[in-house]
Amino acid sequence: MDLVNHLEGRLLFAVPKKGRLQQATLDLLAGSDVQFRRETRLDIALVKNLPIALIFLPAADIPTFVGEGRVDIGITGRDQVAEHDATLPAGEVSGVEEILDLGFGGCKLQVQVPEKGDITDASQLVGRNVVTSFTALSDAFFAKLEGVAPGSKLQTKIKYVGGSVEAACALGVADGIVDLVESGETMKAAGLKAIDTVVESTAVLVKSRNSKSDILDLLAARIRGVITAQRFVLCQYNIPRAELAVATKITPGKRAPTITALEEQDWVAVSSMVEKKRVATVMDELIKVGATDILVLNIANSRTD
Ligand SMILES: Nc1ncnc2c1ncn2[C@@H]1O[C@H](COP(=O)(O)OP(=O)(O)OP(=O)(O)O)[C@@H](O)[C@H]1O
Ligand SMILES: O=P(O)(O)OC[C@H]1O[C@H](OP(=O)(O)OP(=O)(O)O)[C@H](O)[C@@H]1O
Repeated sequence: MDLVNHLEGRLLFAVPKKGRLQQATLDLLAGSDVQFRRETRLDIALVKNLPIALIFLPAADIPTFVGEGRVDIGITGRDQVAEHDATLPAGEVSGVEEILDLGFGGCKLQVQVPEKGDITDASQLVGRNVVTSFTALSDAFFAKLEGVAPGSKLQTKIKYVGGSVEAACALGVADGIVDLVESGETMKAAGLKAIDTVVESTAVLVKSRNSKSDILDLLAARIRGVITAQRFVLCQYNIPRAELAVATKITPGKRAPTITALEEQDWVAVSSMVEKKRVATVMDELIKVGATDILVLNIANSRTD
C-alpha cells in the first residue's frame, strides 16, 4: 500500500524510530489504545482505530518537523526541543509547544572534563575546544560565559560529533565535552566528571503551535491519563473520624480524598491518589496517626483534571 497517499485527513504523530525513548513511547501508545502495525522498514504506520498516522523519526529531528508544522504532534526529549529552539534566529517564536511532561527519559546535558585535569569550572573552557552533539545549546551556554550576545563569534571552539562524544577528550580532540548523563556510568568509564549542567531533560509530548483538532485533544487526553495512572497509586485506609483531619493532610488527593462512612461507628474509609514515589512514607505516616487496613492499588488508566 502507498501509505503516503493515505495520510490525508489524519493527524500526523511523530514518534522516536529508535533509541532510549522508543520503548516507553510504544508502551504509552498501547496504553492509549492507539492500534497500528508497522511494516518492516516503513517509517509510516496508519492507526487502525483512529484517524492518526504515526511517523517514525529520529528523536533529534522531531522538533524540526513539529516546529515547521509538517507533523502535528510528537514525542521527543526536552533537550532536543531546547537544541532546536536554540537554532532559531533571535526573537523568533518556536513552532514547538510542550503539552505534557511524560516523566520518562530523564537525563541531564552536562559539561564534562577529564577527572584528573585542572579544569574545575566551565569558565576555564573559554577559548578551548569543546565537542558535542548539541552545538546550538553549547554555543548559547558559552556565549553567556563569554558575556557576548547569542549567535556572536565565540572564543570557545565548539565542534559537532554525532555520537560517542566521550571519546573526544581521550583522543585529544577536546578539552571538554557537552553530553547527556543519566546514570553517569559512561562519563565515569571515560574518566570524565561533570562541572556544569546546560539543560535537564525528560521526554515531552509536543505539538505544532498552529495545529488544533479534536483528535489532537483526544490523543493528548488519553496520553495524560496513562501518564497519571503510571505516576499515582490509589491509597485506601480506615481511620477514626477524630483523626480524619490529620490523616487527610497526609493524603490530600489530587482534588480531595473520597471519604466513606463505615458500618462501625466513628470510623471512616478514605480513598486518595498518592504519588507512587511517596507511597511508603505516606503509609508510615498514616500508621502513626492511627490508620488501619491500608491498601495500595495500582491504577490501570485514568482521566483526571
Ligand atoms: N542515557 C540516557 N538516559 C536517558 N535518556 C536519554 C539518554 N540518552 C539519551 N536520552 C534521551 O533520549 C533522547 C534520544 O537519545 P538517543 O541517544 O536514544 O537517540 P537516538 O535517536 O538513538 O540517537 P543517537 O543515534 O544519536 O544515539 C535524548 O535526546 C534524550 O532526551
Ligand atoms: O549516564 P549514562 O547512563 O551512562 O548514559 C549516558 C550516555 O547515553 C547516551 O549515549 P548513547 O548510549 O545513546 O550512545 P551515543 O554515545 O552513541 O549517543 C549519552 O550520549 C551518553 O553517552
